[in-house]
Amino acid sequence: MQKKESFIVNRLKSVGYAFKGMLILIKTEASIKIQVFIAIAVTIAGFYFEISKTEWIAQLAMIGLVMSIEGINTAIEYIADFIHPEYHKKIGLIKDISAGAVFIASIVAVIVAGIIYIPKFL
Ligand SMILES: Nc1ncnc2c1ncn2[C@@H]1O[C@H](COP(=O)(O)OP(=O)(O)OP(=O)(O)O)[C@@H](O)[C@H]1O
Repeated sequence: MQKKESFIVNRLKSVGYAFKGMLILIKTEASIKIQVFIAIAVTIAGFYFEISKTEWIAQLAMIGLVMSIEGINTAIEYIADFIHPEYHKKIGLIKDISAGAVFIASIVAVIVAGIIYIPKFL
Protein backbone atom coordinates (compact mmCIF):
# COMPACT_ATOMS: atom_id res chain seq x y z
CA MET A 1 0.00 0.00 0.00
CA GLN A 2 2.79 2.35 1.06
CA LYS A 3 4.67 1.49 -2.14
CA LYS A 4 1.61 2.20 -4.32
CA GLU A 5 1.09 5.62 -2.70
CA SER A 6 4.67 6.65 -3.25
CA PHE A 7 4.41 5.50 -6.87
CA ILE A 8 1.39 7.75 -7.42
CA VAL A 9 3.05 10.66 -5.59
CA ASN A 10 6.16 10.24 -7.74
CA ARG A 11 4.07 10.18 -10.93
CA LEU A 12 2.28 13.36 -9.83
CA LYS A 13 5.64 15.01 -9.10
CA SER A 14 6.87 14.03 -12.59
CA VAL A 15 3.77 15.61 -14.14
CA GLY A 16 4.53 18.73 -12.07
CA TYR A 17 8.12 18.88 -13.36
CA ALA A 18 6.92 18.33 -16.93
CA PHE A 19 4.34 21.11 -16.53
CA LYS A 20 7.08 23.42 -15.18
CA GLY A 21 9.21 22.52 -18.21
CA MET A 22 6.36 23.34 -20.57
CA LEU A 23 5.91 26.77 -18.93
CA ILE A 24 9.68 27.48 -19.13
CA LEU A 25 9.58 26.51 -22.82
CA ILE A 26 6.63 28.81 -23.59
CA LYS A 27 8.09 31.70 -21.55
CA THR A 28 11.65 31.58 -22.87
CA GLU A 29 11.58 30.31 -26.48
CA ALA A 30 10.71 32.81 -29.20
CA SER A 31 9.91 30.11 -31.77
CA ILE A 32 7.43 28.32 -29.50
CA LYS A 33 5.72 31.67 -28.80
CA ILE A 34 5.12 31.99 -32.56
CA GLN A 35 3.89 28.36 -32.65
CA VAL A 36 1.48 29.03 -29.76
CA PHE A 37 0.19 32.08 -31.67
CA ILE A 38 -0.31 29.98 -34.85
CA ALA A 39 -1.97 27.20 -32.80
CA ILE A 40 -4.46 29.70 -31.35
CA ALA A 41 -5.06 31.25 -34.82
CA VAL A 42 -5.78 27.88 -36.49
CA THR A 43 -7.98 26.83 -33.56
CA ILE A 44 -10.07 29.98 -34.08
CA ALA A 45 -10.09 29.22 -37.84
CA GLY A 46 -11.23 25.65 -37.04
CA PHE A 47 -14.27 26.96 -35.18
CA TYR A 48 -14.94 29.67 -37.77
CA PHE A 49 -14.88 27.25 -40.74
CA GLU A 50 -16.56 24.50 -38.70
CA ILE A 51 -13.98 21.91 -39.72
CA SER A 52 -14.88 18.22 -39.38
CA LYS A 53 -13.88 15.88 -36.55
CA THR A 54 -11.20 14.30 -38.77
CA GLU A 55 -9.84 17.76 -39.67
CA TRP A 56 -9.69 18.67 -35.95
CA ILE A 57 -7.75 15.47 -35.26
CA ALA A 58 -5.26 16.25 -38.06
CA GLN A 59 -4.91 19.87 -36.95
CA LEU A 60 -4.42 19.02 -33.26
CA ALA A 61 -1.96 16.26 -34.15
CA MET A 62 0.12 18.76 -36.16
CA ILE A 63 0.05 21.34 -33.35
CA GLY A 64 1.18 18.68 -30.88
CA LEU A 65 3.84 17.35 -33.25
CA VAL A 66 5.43 20.73 -34.06
CA MET A 67 5.39 22.02 -30.49
CA SER A 68 6.70 18.82 -28.92
CA ILE A 69 9.54 18.53 -31.45
CA GLU A 70 10.32 22.22 -30.80
CA GLY A 71 10.59 21.31 -27.10
CA ILE A 72 13.02 18.47 -27.86
CA ASN A 73 14.98 20.80 -30.18
CA THR A 74 15.26 23.38 -27.40
CA ALA A 75 16.46 20.73 -24.94
CA ILE A 76 19.11 19.59 -27.47
CA GLU A 77 20.28 23.21 -27.88
CA TYR A 78 20.58 23.55 -24.08
CA ILE A 79 22.56 20.29 -23.85
CA ALA A 80 24.84 21.40 -26.70
CA ASP A 81 25.49 24.80 -25.08
CA PHE A 82 26.06 23.14 -21.70
CA ILE A 83 28.54 20.50 -22.83
CA HIS A 84 30.31 22.77 -25.34
CA PRO A 85 29.63 26.52 -25.01
CA GLU A 86 32.43 27.42 -27.45
CA TYR A 87 32.07 27.31 -31.22
CA HIS A 88 32.45 23.82 -32.69
CA LYS A 89 31.57 22.47 -36.12
CA LYS A 90 29.98 19.35 -34.59
CA ILE A 91 27.81 21.45 -32.22
CA GLY A 92 26.64 23.45 -35.24
CA LEU A 93 25.80 20.21 -37.07
CA ILE A 94 23.90 18.81 -34.04
CA LYS A 95 21.87 22.02 -33.68
CA ASP A 96 21.18 22.21 -37.43
CA ILE A 97 19.91 18.61 -37.55
CA SER A 98 17.74 19.24 -34.49
CA ALA A 99 16.30 22.39 -36.09
CA GLY A 100 15.82 20.37 -39.29
CA ALA A 101 13.48 18.02 -37.39
CA VAL A 102 11.28 20.98 -36.44
CA PHE A 103 11.39 22.14 -40.06
CA ILE A 104 10.13 18.75 -41.34
CA ALA A 105 7.22 18.79 -38.87
CA SER A 106 6.44 22.42 -39.79
CA ILE A 107 6.35 21.69 -43.54
CA VAL A 108 3.97 18.77 -42.96
CA ALA A 109 1.82 21.00 -40.71
CA VAL A 110 1.61 23.68 -43.43
CA ILE A 111 0.61 21.00 -46.00
CA VAL A 112 -2.09 19.66 -43.64
CA ALA A 113 -3.35 23.25 -43.07
CA GLY A 114 -3.47 23.68 -46.86
CA ILE A 115 -5.47 20.45 -47.31
CA ILE A 116 -7.97 21.62 -44.63
CA TYR A 117 -8.34 25.31 -45.49
CA ILE A 118 -7.60 25.83 -49.21
CA PRO A 119 -10.86 24.04 -50.27
CA LYS A 120 -12.80 26.38 -47.95
CA PHE A 121 -11.74 29.31 -50.16
CA LEU A 122 -12.47 27.63 -53.47
N1 LIG B 1 28.54 26.43 -30.46
C1 LIG B 1 28.25 26.47 -31.74
N2 LIG B 1 29.13 26.01 -32.65
C2 LIG B 1 28.85 26.03 -33.97
N3 LIG B 1 27.72 26.52 -34.50
C3 LIG B 1 26.79 26.97 -33.65
C4 LIG B 1 27.01 26.99 -32.24
N4 LIG B 1 25.90 27.51 -31.66
C5 LIG B 1 25.06 27.80 -32.65
N5 LIG B 1 25.56 27.47 -33.85
C6 LIG B 1 24.88 27.63 -35.16
O1 LIG B 1 23.87 28.62 -35.02
C7 LIG B 1 22.57 28.06 -35.25
C8 LIG B 1 21.57 28.65 -34.25
O2 LIG B 1 21.89 28.21 -32.97
P1 LIG B 1 21.13 28.71 -31.67
O3 LIG B 1 21.59 27.93 -30.50
O4 LIG B 1 21.21 30.20 -31.60
O5 LIG B 1 19.63 28.28 -32.00
P2 LIG B 1 18.34 29.19 -32.11
O6 LIG B 1 18.54 30.26 -33.11
O7 LIG B 1 17.96 29.54 -30.73
O8 LIG B 1 17.37 28.08 -32.73
P3 LIG B 1 15.81 27.91 -32.56
O9 LIG B 1 15.22 29.01 -33.39
O10 LIG B 1 15.54 26.53 -33.13
O11 LIG B 1 15.51 27.99 -31.08
C9 LIG B 1 22.75 26.55 -35.12
O12 LIG B 1 21.81 25.82 -35.86
C10 LIG B 1 24.18 26.37 -35.63
O13 LIG B 1 24.19 26.33 -37.04
